[in-house]
Amino acid sequence: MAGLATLHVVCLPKKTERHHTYNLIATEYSKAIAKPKKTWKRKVLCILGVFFALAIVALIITAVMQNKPLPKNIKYGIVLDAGSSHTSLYVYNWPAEKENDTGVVKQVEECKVEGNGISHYFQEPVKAGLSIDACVTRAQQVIPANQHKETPIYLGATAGMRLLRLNNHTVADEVLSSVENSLRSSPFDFQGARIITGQEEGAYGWITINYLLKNFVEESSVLNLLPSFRKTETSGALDLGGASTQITFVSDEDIETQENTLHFRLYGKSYNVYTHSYLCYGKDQALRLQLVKNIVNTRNGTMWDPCFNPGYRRNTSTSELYSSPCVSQHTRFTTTPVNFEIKGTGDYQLCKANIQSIFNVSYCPYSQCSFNGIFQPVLQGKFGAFSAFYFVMDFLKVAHEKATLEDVKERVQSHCSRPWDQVKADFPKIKTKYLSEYCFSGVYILSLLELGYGFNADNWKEISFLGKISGSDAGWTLGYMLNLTNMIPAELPPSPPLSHGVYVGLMVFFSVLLLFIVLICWLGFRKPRCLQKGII
Ligand SMILES: O=P(O)(O)OP(=O)(O)OP(=O)(O)OC[C@H]1O[C@@H](n2cnc3c(O)ncnc32)[C@H](O)[C@@H]1O
Ligand SMILES: [Ca+2]
Repeated sequence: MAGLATLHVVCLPKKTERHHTYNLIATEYSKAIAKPKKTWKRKVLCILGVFFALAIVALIITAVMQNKPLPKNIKYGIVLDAGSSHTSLYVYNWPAEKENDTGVVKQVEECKVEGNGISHYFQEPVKAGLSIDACVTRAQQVIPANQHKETPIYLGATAGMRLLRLNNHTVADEVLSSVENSLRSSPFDFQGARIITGQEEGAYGWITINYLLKNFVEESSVLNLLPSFRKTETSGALDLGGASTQITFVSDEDIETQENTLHFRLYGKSYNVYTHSYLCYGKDQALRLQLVKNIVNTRNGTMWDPCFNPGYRRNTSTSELYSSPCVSQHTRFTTTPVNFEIKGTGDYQLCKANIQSIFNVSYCPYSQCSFNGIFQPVLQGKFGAFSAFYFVMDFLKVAHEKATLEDVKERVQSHCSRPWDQVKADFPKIKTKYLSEYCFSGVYILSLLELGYGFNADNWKEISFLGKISGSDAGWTLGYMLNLTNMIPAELPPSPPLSHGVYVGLMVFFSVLLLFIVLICWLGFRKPRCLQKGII
């Protein structure tokens, strides 16, 4: 009782009045201590206050504990991208209980297979299977052993194998059987090895980047309950491989060709998507087409090529050049194999002219075309450009948003004119094949995007060059796995309107607010003792 009584506030008089009132205060104070009145009321109020504070603390603890995310049960999946130039194995993982959410699947490992793509093993198909073994072993180290059996493993082969199949169907099947045998003998759950179509390649690339950019469903937030706040824009996908290139984007226009049309229903929304895959217009096959065009510039065993840096030289042969189905019979300059040396001249304008000659823009059987008589609707929205689009722009240091089309042209032109010895000295660690081709690739990318697809100085800013998105490579593999494991639902799964973080945050905020209001009320309604006693 004495303890409670001593808590009373004593109002001090103003400085000038102090000497008149000191005795009075002393008297009142001693009275207050000596005879506390109505202390039972204050006691009850205080006990209630303590209970109230405890209740709020309990409320916060309950909110945090009860709504705590469950311990994660991690699932794994493996996809091998058997590209024309190389094979990569990707390991993905995701929390099992969230598998229908967007953006939860993450790439945890990329293993690059030593050597060339599987189609290069056409003379010894058995070696194709052996080539991927080291990466499959790597996946066994990354994924916990008790989950190997339930981890699906897929292999998708792209344009290199499409070309091999065009050349020799039987050999292509043998190469596929070889990689299939290798994957079957792994401890993982083998789900198939097949050549995917260009249409699938474009579609899965588009799904991958939009999934990783979280463009399909917005993070749950109170604002998303209002339709005007829901992000609906997707990003188009531009993929430049070694043997084919894909363009895929949502179009509001009528898509005039069935083979270029895709309809998706993802997370409760419908998408009308245009896609096209240009076989032979990947970077390596396009270089081959350029060399074939340039063969007329061969004198005394030397081909002077404007798309290589001055001083660059490399030996090759007509049989090597003509070994692809991309080089049609009638464009063959000679049938007898001839060895010759390529020597670079680094002439941007001549290189551009050579490259532009491989795009036929004079013929279009539809209302509008890209090139080679292929229908393409008007470009729409933003685009993510990956694979060689990114490798090349990143090397030329123009992959950032601020670079204009003019900046890129200047950078490519200046790179092409640099002597090969200087280029080599500046980048000793980059593979000679990649380094020697940046001039050609830069000019080719500009021609493909400008002359081929119709980008210009205005809409260039809509293109983002993407290597990885949130740690996962931009490419078709993730979209492929998401589709085959049914991880993208057609309809939006029911979920609480607020995420765990937002929920706990709001609980804490309102509890503290409530506590604050009660405190203010208590302080406001409580009469200071000095007033009760009429001191001032
Ligand atoms: O899709 P397909 O056509 O089957 O081919 P791919 O899958 O093998 O093609 P990539 O995207 O891996 O590579 C595209 C091209 O970029 C080249 N490339 C790969 N890595 C590179 C790098 O770091 N710098 C420059 N070029 C690179 C590669 O040799 C190819 O010519
Ligand atoms: Ca590829």
